[in-house]
Amino acid sequence: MQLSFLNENKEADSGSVAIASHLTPWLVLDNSFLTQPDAHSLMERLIDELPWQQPEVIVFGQSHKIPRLQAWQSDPGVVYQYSGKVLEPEPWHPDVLKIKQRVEQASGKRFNSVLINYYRCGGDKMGWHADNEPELGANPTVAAVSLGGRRDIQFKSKQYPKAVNVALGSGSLLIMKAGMQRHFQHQIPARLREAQARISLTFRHVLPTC
Ligand SMILES: O=C(O)CCC(=O)C(=O)O
Ligand SMILES: [Fe+2]
Repeated sequence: MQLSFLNENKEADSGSVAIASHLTPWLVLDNSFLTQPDAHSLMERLIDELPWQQPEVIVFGQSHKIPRLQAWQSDPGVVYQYSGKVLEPEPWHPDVLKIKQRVEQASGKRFNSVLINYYRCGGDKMGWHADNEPELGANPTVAAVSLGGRRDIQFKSKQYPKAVNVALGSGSLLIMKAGMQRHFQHQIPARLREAQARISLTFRHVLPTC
């Protein structure tokens, strides 16, 4: 089946909505980056076809499985540690590669890897963090495409410690621009009344380690 996103070429800021003013220098949100049918069929395909993993992380000395599933795809030889784990790279899924090319057009940045997060239900989540691993360089751009159930991403900083929500609907593209990861942390909080599954594709550029 051909997906229509293969032929689309839209501006990054079309379909954008208001974002809290202290966040606007750091974020671009396009709510209609993918059409709803394309987002839906891509999600179904990724759920079926990706080798999902649920690695364990150590929190306060105890080992826990992460509260979501994930997959990591990259150009050959790209090594990335996330939450202290070296991620096992998979080759690009052909549809993900096409999305990457569109995200590159929209953002003007190049990406060599993607962390794909699968929140199976509202209880799946990701805690406060910044995507500031040394291998992303000093000022990384991270771009996230959302599929499926609408979930909030929250941001906070030393200067703005109260968490601010940005809603991420299916087919949206959120670009966290250079500097964001130095100033703000973000999380995907649990939403226990939200039953719908969600996938995010978070594109990154990992620098060579030596
Ligand atoms: O699920 C999201 O939209 C964001 C995920 C995230 O913060 C990450 O992968 O680092
Ligand atoms: Fe993140």
